Amino acid sequence: MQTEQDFAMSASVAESQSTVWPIHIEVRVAQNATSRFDTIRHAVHAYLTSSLSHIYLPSTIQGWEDVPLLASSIEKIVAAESPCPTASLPIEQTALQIHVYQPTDSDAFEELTSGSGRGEDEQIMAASVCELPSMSWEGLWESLIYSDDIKSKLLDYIYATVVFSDADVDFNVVSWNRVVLLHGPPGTGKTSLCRALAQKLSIRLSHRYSHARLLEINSHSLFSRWFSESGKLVQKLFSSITEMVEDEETFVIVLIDEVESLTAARAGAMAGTEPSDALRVVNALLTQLDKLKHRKNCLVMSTSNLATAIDSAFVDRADIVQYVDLPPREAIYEILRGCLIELVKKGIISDVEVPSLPQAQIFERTAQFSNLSLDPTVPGQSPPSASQTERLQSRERSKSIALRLLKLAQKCRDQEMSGRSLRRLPVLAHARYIGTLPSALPRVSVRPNGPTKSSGYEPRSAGAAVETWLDAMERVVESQATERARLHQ
Ligand SMILES: Nc1ncnc2c1ncn2[C@@H]1O[C@H](COP(=O)(O)OP(=O)(O)OP(=O)(O)O)[C@@H](O)[C@H]1O
Repeated sequence: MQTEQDFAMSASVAESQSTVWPIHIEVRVAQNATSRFDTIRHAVHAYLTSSLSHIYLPSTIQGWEDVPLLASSIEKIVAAESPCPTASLPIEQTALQIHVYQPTDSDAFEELTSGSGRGEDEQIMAASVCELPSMSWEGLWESLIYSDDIKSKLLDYIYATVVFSDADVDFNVVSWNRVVLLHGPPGTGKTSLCRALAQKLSIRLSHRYSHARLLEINSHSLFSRWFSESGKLVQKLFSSITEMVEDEETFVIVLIDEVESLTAARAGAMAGTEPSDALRVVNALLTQLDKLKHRKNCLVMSTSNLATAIDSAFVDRADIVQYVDLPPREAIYEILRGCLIELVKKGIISDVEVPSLPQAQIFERTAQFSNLSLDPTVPGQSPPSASQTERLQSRERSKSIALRLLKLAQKCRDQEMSGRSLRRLPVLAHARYIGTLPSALPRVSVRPNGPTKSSGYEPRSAGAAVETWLDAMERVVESQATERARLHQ
């Protein structure tokens, strides 16, 4: 007999089978491509709907290289995250939203200067501006790993504001400020997340905004050495931003890093302990933010290591105040795995399969029960073939790599390492324990027309074994723990 639970489950399966899910497909066009974006979009749609039975989420789509138009124009096709609860979807249950973009090259940064008000010649570098999407921020979004769903939370917030703006919701009744504040310990990826989100938005909103720009404010430079001028500097900077936002075809993301340095002072000033210049800066900033909130094509993102020091009037303006924590063990595993894959790709570590996190977790769960023997000979049965033995050995090796990497991740977690500290471990491990091995000495590669000019390390034809790398990483983490303990003595 079917229980109520069975009915509920079959109803939800039936529902999920009939639902059509929006899937974002991001198509990166090559720098030298000449085809129109519309033509590429149609060709990608035709390819996906005719060649794929399912789409895996998220995934990099392969196989389009055989279609001449796509091969000549495209560098990468990615099926991005989706609200869909399953990891794969039949193609007929997808509503493909194809975003075609061509990133600008990495040097497309420009400086925004602001006069100090003390003569024509004194210009202060108040912000840097970057055209989006930019090659510099490619892959950044995917490389950032958090335990709670911070990334989709931020994307969903932007989509909600777009929906409300489109519906012309009365701002006097329902209002929002287009300000986001990310706070948390140093090196947890706050600035990177802002840049990655800016890049994502420039791709996802490209059908509405033909241009996008990321403007990074240099908070410290806004304090003029001329007493009382800082408030004016903020105003001047924001009038440049307003000019930029005037162009309704451009989406502008303003990033204020270390926002506490701009907004910390008001409470102190009120208490009579801070110079009034700081008070002017906070007031100028708040006034300018209030003006910007009416612009549909603007988003202000701010970061801080010291949220308690931020003026409460600023915090109150933030629609989202998000704490960004140190990475948990699972996120650390993914970060270290990403580092290892990169080193394998570049030939520093010899080719090896690095298990994904779910695979590693399965190995971990089964480790205590499994008695996988490398010699599975059962009396009375013929011995395993060479290929069976090879498969078993390779599985054993993957398991051992996964378990060691998980253990390493736990050690890093125990030491409360930030993402920044984690990303530098491989270079320290190499410098201390691998680079010194005789086989890792720099060498000059010889090509048919003589030695190349290269003076640095060349990727070794057979990189270090992954086990050597794991040894080195474990030793580095150990030595970091000792150093930290000394620091806190
Ligand atoms: N959760 C994470 N996942 C992946 N990489 C991370 C993570 N956190 C930090 N990183 C890496 O650490 C480095 C530093 O990140 P970032 O400068 O964005 O941190 P931050 O929080 O802004 O630091 P600070 O507060 O000191 O300015 C970057 O290379 C980033 O990729």
